[in-house]
Amino acid sequence: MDLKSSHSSPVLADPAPINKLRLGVHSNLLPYPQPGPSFSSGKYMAIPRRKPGKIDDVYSNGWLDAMKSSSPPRKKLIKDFTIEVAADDTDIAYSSWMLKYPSALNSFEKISSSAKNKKIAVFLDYDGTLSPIVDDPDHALMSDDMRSVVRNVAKYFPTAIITGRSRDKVFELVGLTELYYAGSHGMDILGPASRSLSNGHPNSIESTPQQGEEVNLFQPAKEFIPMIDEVFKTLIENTKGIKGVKLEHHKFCASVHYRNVDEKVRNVRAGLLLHNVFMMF
Ligand SMILES: O=P(O)(O)OC[C@H]1O[C@H](O[C@H]2O[C@H](CO)[C@@H](O)[C@H](O)[C@H]2O)[C@H](O)[C@@H](O)[C@@H]1O
Repeated sequence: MDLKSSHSSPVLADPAPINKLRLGVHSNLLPYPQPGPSFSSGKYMAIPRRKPGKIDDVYSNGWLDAMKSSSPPRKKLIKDFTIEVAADDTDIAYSSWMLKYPSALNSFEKISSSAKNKKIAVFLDYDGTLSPIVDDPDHALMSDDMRSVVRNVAKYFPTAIITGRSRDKVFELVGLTELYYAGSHGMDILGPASRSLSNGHPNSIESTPQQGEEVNLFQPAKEFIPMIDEVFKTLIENTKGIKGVKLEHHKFCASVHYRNVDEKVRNVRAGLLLHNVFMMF
């Protein structure tokens, strides 16, 4: 493949160090008021809530299976002794997972030949792609080697990180100013001022010279922030007492971590919890 580093990729134009002001932290996203409609926090409360479901629904609608299959199997450790056990089982499980989700690296030729003469943009996930999967999401760190690979890729192609994490958190972890960052599964996108992300969507902010900020922020689901806050409170209430559960509020979405919950408890409670919270909102 012919690589030219002089691509006109829409990289962030502002060489200034990224800080909280630029990247945005919750309501203090920018130093000026955000355009677009504002929504009273009471508005979404008027939506009638549906009744919580039954455990059978969780199994019949396949949510539990979907949650399981979207996570690669992890190695089990006996924590007290820090000994790896069931390594064979883990390897077998991993191989069969790989059969279902084959690596793109094994099809590199095919991919590169079909990309010929096409504009290429690179979209990268963070967890499990740029960083290893670990038990504590706060410890999912990217290596310096990986960081320099991503920095290099961004010299050739417009490169974005799209993640379920919050945008500010993933920037904190990656720290490269030359990328696009799409947090909350794409509901919170930071891009360069030079390129419109939104086609004039009312929930987008594009800087002007007067405002002096070279950012382009697209938050198409801004009106749901109060609802997500409410969902998060409900999750806190509903997970109280489940040992090992960890919650993360990403502004436009929330995560319930059940990785460290005892498997038996998880099978019964995790699916039901999600089902109930979904049904309420
Ligand atoms: O879209 P992604 O970037 O893949 O984000 C999905 C979730 O990633 C993080 O959780 C995952 O990684 C953790 C750290 O390795 C691991 O402990 C957890 O079990 C994984 O689900 C992140 O913490 C979540 O908020 C994201 O939803």
